[in-house]
Amino acid sequence: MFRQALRSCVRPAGSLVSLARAPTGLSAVTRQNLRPVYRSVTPLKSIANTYRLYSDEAAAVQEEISHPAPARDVVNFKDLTQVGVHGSLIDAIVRDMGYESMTPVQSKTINPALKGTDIVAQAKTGTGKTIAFLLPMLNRMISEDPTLASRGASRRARSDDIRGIILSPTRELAEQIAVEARRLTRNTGLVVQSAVGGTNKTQMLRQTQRQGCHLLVATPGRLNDLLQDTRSGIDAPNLAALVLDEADRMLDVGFEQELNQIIEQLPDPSTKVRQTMLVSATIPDDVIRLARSMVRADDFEFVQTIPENESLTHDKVPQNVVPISSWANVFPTLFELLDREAAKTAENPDSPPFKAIVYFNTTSMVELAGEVAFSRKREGLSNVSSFSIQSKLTQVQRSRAAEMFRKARSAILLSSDVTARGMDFPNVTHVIQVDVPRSREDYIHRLGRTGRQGKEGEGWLLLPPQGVQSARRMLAGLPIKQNASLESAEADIGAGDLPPLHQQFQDLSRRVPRNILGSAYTSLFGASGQKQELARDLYHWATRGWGWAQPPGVSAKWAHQMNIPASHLNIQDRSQNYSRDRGDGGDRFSGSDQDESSDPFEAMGRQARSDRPPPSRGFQGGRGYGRSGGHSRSGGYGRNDGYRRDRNSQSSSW
Ligand SMILES: Nc1ncnc2c1ncn2[C@@H]1O[C@H](COP(=O)(O)OP(=O)(O)OP(=O)(O)O)[C@@H](O)[C@H]1O
Repeated sequence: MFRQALRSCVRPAGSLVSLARAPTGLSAVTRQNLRPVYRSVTPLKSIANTYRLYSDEAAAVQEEISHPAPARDVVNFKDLTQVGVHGSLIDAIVRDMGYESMTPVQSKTINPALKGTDIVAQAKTGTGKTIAFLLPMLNRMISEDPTLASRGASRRARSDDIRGIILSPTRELAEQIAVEARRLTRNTGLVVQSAVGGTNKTQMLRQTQRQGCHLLVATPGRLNDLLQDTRSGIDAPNLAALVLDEADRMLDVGFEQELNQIIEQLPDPSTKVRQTMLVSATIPDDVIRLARSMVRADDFEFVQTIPENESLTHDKVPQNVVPISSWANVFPTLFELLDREAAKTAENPDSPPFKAIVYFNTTSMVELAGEVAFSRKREGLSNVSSFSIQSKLTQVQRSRAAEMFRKARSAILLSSDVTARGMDFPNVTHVIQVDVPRSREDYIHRLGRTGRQGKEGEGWLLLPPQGVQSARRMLAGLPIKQNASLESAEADIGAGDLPPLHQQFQDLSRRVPRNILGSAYTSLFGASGQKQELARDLYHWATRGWGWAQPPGVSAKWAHQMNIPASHLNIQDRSQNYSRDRGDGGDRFSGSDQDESSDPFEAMGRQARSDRPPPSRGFQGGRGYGRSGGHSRSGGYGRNDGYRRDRNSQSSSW
C-alpha cells in the first residue's frame, strides 16, 4: 500500500521545505488546543505522533481504547458517530441536506482524514469533494475545541482566532464553498466567513471583526492581503486545518507566490500541528511539487478514486467536437446548436430543461457573446434567457449572474474560465466550449459542469480551424467524437447572400458597440500560435461576417509586439487602444519534480490520473476536413496529424 512507502520517510511533519517559516515555540494557548482528532494510532505515525500527541498523548491512547476504530471504512453518514464525528454535523448532512450514503471520494477521504492524516485527493468532477474535505475539517475544529459545537460559541468568535482556512482559485467557488460550509455548521457555533477579491475589503473586515470567524473561505490574493495587513485583525494562531480546493489551479502564475506568502504567515506546523488537504479532479505533475511543500511527507494519504486507464471525464457524458471552417462560422454554428438542442428538450417531456454553459477563452469574447445573446432574446430570435460571467464585470454582477443561472430552470450561461472550476450549477445539460481550451485540465473541469451526481449531460467543442491541430494534441485520449451534424460549421460565405444564421449574426453584431467587437477581435490573437492564418481568417470574419469594410484598427506597435504580419490587419498610426485580453486563465508553471527513488510523493505521481496518452505515441492519421470556404484558412486540414484513437479505446478519430 502506498502509505507503507511512507514508513521509510524521516522528514518530520511540518518541517517541509521552503514554505515553512522558522519555529517560534509553542504557546500556551496552542498547547491547550492540541487535542488529537484521530481515534486509532497506527505505526506509520511514528514521527508525526511526536508532534501530534503532546501532553494529550495518554488521553489519546485511552480514547483509542474506548473508541476502537471500526474495521471497515464508514460509508453512511449516520454511522460517523462511531468514529467520533459530532452529531450536529451529521444531522446537518443527513437531516437537513438529505444525504445518507457517502460518495466514493467521501468515504475514502473522510475516514483517513478523521484520523488527522493529510490528504491529497483526486476524484472526478461533481462527485462530492466539497463535503469530503469540509466534514473532517469542521470535525477537527470541534475536536480541538469542543466549545465550538455549542451555538453560543458564535457570540465569542473572534477574527484573530481562525481555526480553518479553505483556499479556492475563484471568487464564485469560494462563495459556493462558504454557503455549503454554513449549511453544515448551522447546528453548531462555528462562524464561517468568506474573503474574496473584487469585494469591499473594509466591509468584509468590519463584518468579520464584529461577527468573528472560525472558518475562512478565501481566494489566495485576498487572504494574503488580509494576513499581511497588520491592522486587519485577521489571524489564525490555532489553525487546525488548511484546504486547497482545485489544488492544481493554485499553481497558476500569481497564485503560487501568494500561496507561499500565506503559508509563511500561518503558524509554524511544528508548533501547531495542522491538517492539510489538497483536492482536485485533475492532478497534473506539478501538483506533486505543491504536495511536497504543503503536506506532511510522513503522514499523508493519496486518495485516488479514478481507476487506472479510466478517463477523467464521465462516461455518461458524450463529448462531441465540431471542426469549423472559419471564425465567420463560429457564432452561426453556436446559434444552430443552441436552437436545436433547446428545441429537442422542449419537444421531449422526459428530458430535463435545456441549461447550457458556453465557455470562451477571453473575457472580450464572453462580452461579445453576451451582447449578441441578449439581443437575440430581445428580438425574439431565441426564447432562452442568457447570463454572462467574466472578469470585467463587478463581483456583484458576477455573483448575481451566477445566482440567477443557478436558479434558472432553462438558461444559457456565457462564461470565461471563472466558472470552470468547482461551480455546482444544478442540472446543466450542455457544456459548449468555443475554441481550444488553455489546457487539458481546463477542458475537463469545464466539461465537469454537466453530468454531476451521476446525471446525464453532453459536451461540445467548437473548433475554429487554427485550433484543430493543437486540440487534437491536447485532448488526445479523451473519448471525443467528431460531429458533422451542424451545417453552419462548413458554410461557404465567400460571396453572395449570407445563410440565415450568418445574416442573423451580422444584424445582431451591428447593435454591438464597435469597441466590444474590436476587443474580441484582438483578444483572439493572444493564445494563437498561427497568427498569420488567424489574421487572414478574422479579416474574413470582420468583413463578411460583421459587414465591416475592414477589421478593427490596430497599431503597428501592437502588431509588431504580437508578431503578426501586417497583411490582413488594419494598421492605423494611432492605436485604438484595443488592449490585449488574456482572459482569466493565465499561464502555468511547468516546473518538474526531482526524481528520488525514496520520495513518497513519487508514488503519488504514479497514481495520479492524468489520462494523457504516452508521450512516445505519434500522430496516426486524422480525418481531413475538406475546404469549403472561399477564403483562406490555416493549414492542418487533411493532414495526418490526429490521434487515431484514444488510449482507452473509447473514441473514434477526429
Ligand atoms: N453523499 C452525497 N449524496 C448526494 N449528493 C451529494 C453527496 N455529496 C455531495 N452531493 C452533492 O453533489 C453535488 C456535487 O458536489 P461537489 O460540488 O462537492 O462536487 P466536486 O467533486 O467538488 O465537483 P468539482 O470537481 O466540479 O469541484 C453537490 O450538489 C453536492 O451537494
